[in-house]
Amino acid sequence: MNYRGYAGFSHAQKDKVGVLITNLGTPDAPDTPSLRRYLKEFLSDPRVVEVPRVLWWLILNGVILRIRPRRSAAAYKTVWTEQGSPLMFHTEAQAKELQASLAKDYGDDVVVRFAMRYGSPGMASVLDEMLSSGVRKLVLLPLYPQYSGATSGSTFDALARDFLQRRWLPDLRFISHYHDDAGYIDACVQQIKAFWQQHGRPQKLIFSYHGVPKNYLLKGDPYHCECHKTSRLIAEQLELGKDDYLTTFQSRFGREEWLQPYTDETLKALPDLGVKNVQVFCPGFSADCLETIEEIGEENREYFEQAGGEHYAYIPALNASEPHIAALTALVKRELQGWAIGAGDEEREQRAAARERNYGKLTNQD
Ligand SMILES: C=CC1=C(C)c2cc3[nH]c(cc4nc(cc5[nH]c(cc1n2)c(C)c5CCC(=O)O)C(CCC(=O)O)=C4C)c(C)c3C=C
Ligand SMILES: [Fe+2]
Ligand SMILES: [Fe+2]
Repeated sequence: MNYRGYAGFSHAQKDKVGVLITNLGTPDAPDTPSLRRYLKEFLSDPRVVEVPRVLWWLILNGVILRIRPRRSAAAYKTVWTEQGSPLMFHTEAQAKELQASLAKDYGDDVVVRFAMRYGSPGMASVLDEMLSSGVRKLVLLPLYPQYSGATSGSTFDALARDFLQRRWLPDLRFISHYHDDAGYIDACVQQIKAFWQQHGRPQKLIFSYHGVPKNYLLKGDPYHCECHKTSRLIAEQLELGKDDYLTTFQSRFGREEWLQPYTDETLKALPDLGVKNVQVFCPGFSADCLETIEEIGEENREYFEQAGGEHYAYIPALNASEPHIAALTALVKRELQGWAIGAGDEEREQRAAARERNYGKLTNQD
């Protein structure tokens, strides 16, 4: 086995702490070939679709990848901007702001990078750049507040797969979830309150999360419970009563049952129950993307209005807002505790020079 090392390593290289934030990934362009590539990688992940491999290969290649790329490309075109995919530019901004925020305490001892689980920039190439430039301690922070095997679990898989081929592994911390973190809850609360100041309060606030097959819950995935806990904690801070909010699940895929209640069915039913004024917030999406801008902002608005709803609003995701970056900064700083950062730089430089001078000699190395 040829394990990969770091070419050009020098003892004088300064040890760094790396923070790798990740999100799901997005196509390179809103066109059919890019969507086919992206969906093929994403939907081939057994963590995402738990169907026996041979059967799934046939369905994916024989049916889904023939139909869905064109349909999804049309949807992506409606959200694409001059800066590209929203998921990409928000994640990039989050990395930049988190870097600036951590630099206040750690200077250039801590480097922040972002990668995507599927598509580019891929985790392997970003990890390579980080580790080659001296990152010896790594914090992996997938930007999924609620843990699911399909998302956070799969992100860890990608890291582990990369590490299997490496010679020199860094110390590692993995932030697998932060659904009940006080800073994250506070960022959600601030986002909602700021929206209310401009637009007023709704009759009902809907917390809509990306769904997963119900079977994942039955097999022990904590995602469903974590979503409900996030909703409850936000609602408590906003002093909402039991009837003032709902937790629903969106973005169903395929024919099997997913977590219920479904967001679209709920929005179609609410006007008949006398609820004509709703706002939707998506706590599980750390950045706006196709699923929030198009599905919640457009498609579900139509369902609600066609069913007799009168006021519908989507409250934007946390994106690179100041409270969100403050929450992520606090999360990372908590993980960094116990790691000596930037300690003994001068001494290290002197010893490093001596070590390289004395390599192989009959003398103790220090
Ligand atoms: C097929 C099964 C899918 C599972 C399970 C799933 C879980 C899941 N996804 C997110 C977050 C995002 N998903 C996004 C897009 C998206 N998701 C699926 C399918 C599953 N997701 C598809 C096929 C797509 C692509 C779009 C489409 O063709 O409809 C996105 C948006 C990406 C973007 O580029 O904007 C996000 C974010 C979570 C959090 C989750 C489970 C908890
Ligand atoms: Fe998804
Ligand atoms: Fe539950």
